[in-house]
Order: sequence, then structure tokens, then C-alpha cells
Amino acid sequence: MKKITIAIDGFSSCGKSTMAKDLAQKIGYVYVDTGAMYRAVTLFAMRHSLFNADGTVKTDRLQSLMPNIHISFKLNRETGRPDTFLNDELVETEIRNMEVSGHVSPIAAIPFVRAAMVERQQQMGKDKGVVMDGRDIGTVVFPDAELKIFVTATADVRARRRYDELKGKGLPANYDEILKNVQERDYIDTHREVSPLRKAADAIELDNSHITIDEQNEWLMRQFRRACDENAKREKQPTR
Ligand SMILES: Nc1ncnc2c1ncn2[C@@H]1O[C@H](COP(=O)(O)OP(=O)(O)O)[C@@H](O)[C@H]1O
Ligand SMILES: Nc1ccn([C@@H]2O[C@H](COP(=O)(O)OP(=O)(O)O)[C@@H](O)[C@H]2O)c(=O)n1
Repeated sequence: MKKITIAIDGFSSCGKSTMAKDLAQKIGYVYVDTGAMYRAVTLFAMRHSLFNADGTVKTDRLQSLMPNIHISFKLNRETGRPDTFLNDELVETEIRNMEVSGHVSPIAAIPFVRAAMVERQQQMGKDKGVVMDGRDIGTVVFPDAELKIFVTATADVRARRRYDELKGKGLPANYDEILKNVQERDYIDTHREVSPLRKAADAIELDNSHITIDEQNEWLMRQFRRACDENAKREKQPTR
């Protein structure tokens, strides 16, 4: 069967990467976590003191350093997820901490940062057979994706899930701080000028506030099968 492109967008911490990774594993596609790329740029900016005291970014300096930022992924056989590398250094754990979460949305709102990441993402998905999750995959990165999903869940549910995840990993976690961060990022992500988070007109919406991970994985597999069938039908139609 011909491979398709799968775009999964939605709000922070709602389960996009959980379902994207599971589907990619089952169907033998490549999984790309685009949030990790913006997080890696953020970590680089933090390490190079590119934030002003008020949280704004020293954009000129960052722009001049962009050629020095190389982000790559390598599949971790234990977790089944790709690990993120920044200039060949494994940064998978560091990019998930609250400090990076607190700085990432202003970085992701910068047009030249987005242009560089989008170019890389399009390159990674050019041969199809990719499940990519983020905020603008169905609207900007792959507007022609054969399957587009838009995931939502209430902010409370999302903050609780992130809190449980951090606690489960033995990392420090404060529910109120996480909820505030989730809400702030939702606001910046939906209100920025370049590629704001929004549902593509042809995306299928899933509110997973009250469904289990297994249920959402099964739901996504059904959407995948349907999208492949529709794609096969389209390909059979004679071109005029
Ligand atoms: N339907 C669900 N029910 C309960 N927990 C979930 C569900 N989907 C995902 N999770 C958990 O929520 C947390 C955030 O999920 P994640 O996939 O990292 O979100 P995102 O990629 O959207 O930020 C993870 O700990 C994940 O295991
Ligand atoms: N395609 C994407 C992916 C992430 N992002 C930004 O990167 C941040 C981190 O993304 P993420 O997917 O790792 O966030 P979580 O949902 O995992 O908390 C988001 O809050 C967005 O600001 C983006 O702008 N565009």
C-alpha cells in the first residue's frame, strides 16, 4: 500500500506524541516530534544567554547563531521513541524540563526559527511514510497530508497528565506551575502571527479528555485505515 503523510496537531500535553509514536511503530512509519526541535533551539538559546531579563529573545544574536544549531534524532530502542540531539549531544531529558517549557513558546514564535524548522521537517517527510506531531503540521508543514488529526483535552486534564508523567519519572513537578505553563503556551501558540496553532479545515478533531490511551490508539488506527483506503481510491481515478 502506498505510504501517506500523517499530521497530528493540537494543544500542549494532550497526548499527540503518545498516539503518533504508537501509530508509527505499528505501521512502520517514521515518527517526528517537531516540538522537540523547538525545545532544542530553546535550550541552545538558554545556554548562550539569548534571553533578556523580561523573557524576550535577543533575536539578532540568535539569528546569527542559527547556522550553528544542528538538531538530529536517533531511535532509542528501549523507549521506542526518537532521542533528540543538539549538535550531537543527547538532550532528550533536558529539553523536557520546566525551564525549557517556560521559554519555548517565544522562541517558536520567531519567523526565522520557524522557517528553519519547517524546512527541515519538510525534508524529513518528503518521501511520505511519516507521522509528524506539532502545532502547524496540517496547516503549514504538510497542508496536503492525507490524514490530519487535531487533538484537544481540557487544560486541567492535560496539566494532570503532565504532572503524573514528571512524578512518574521521579522529576520535580508542581501541578499549579504546570497548569499555568500549559495555559500560557496555549495562549502564545494560538495568538502568534506566524503559523498560529489552529485546526486545519480538513482535520479530524479528537477530544481525548475522557478516553484511554488504548482507545485513542484504536481510534487513530481506524482513521489511518480509512485515509489509506481513500487515498487508494483517489489514485485509481483516471486523471483528466
Ligand atoms: N488518553 C490519555 N489518557 C491518559 N493519559 C494520556 C492520554 N494520552 C496521553 N496521555 C499521557 O499524557 C502525557 C502527555 O502526553 P504526550 O503524548 O506527551 O502529549 P503531547 O505530545 O501532546 O505533548 C503523557 O504522560 C501520556 O502518557
Ligand atoms: N510544530 C510545532 C511544534 C511545537 N511548537 C512549539 O514548541 C512548544 C513545545 O512543543 P511540544 O509539542 O514539545 O509541547 P508539549 O505538547 O509536549 O508540551 C509548543 O508549546 C510550541 O510553542 C510549535 O510552535 N510548532
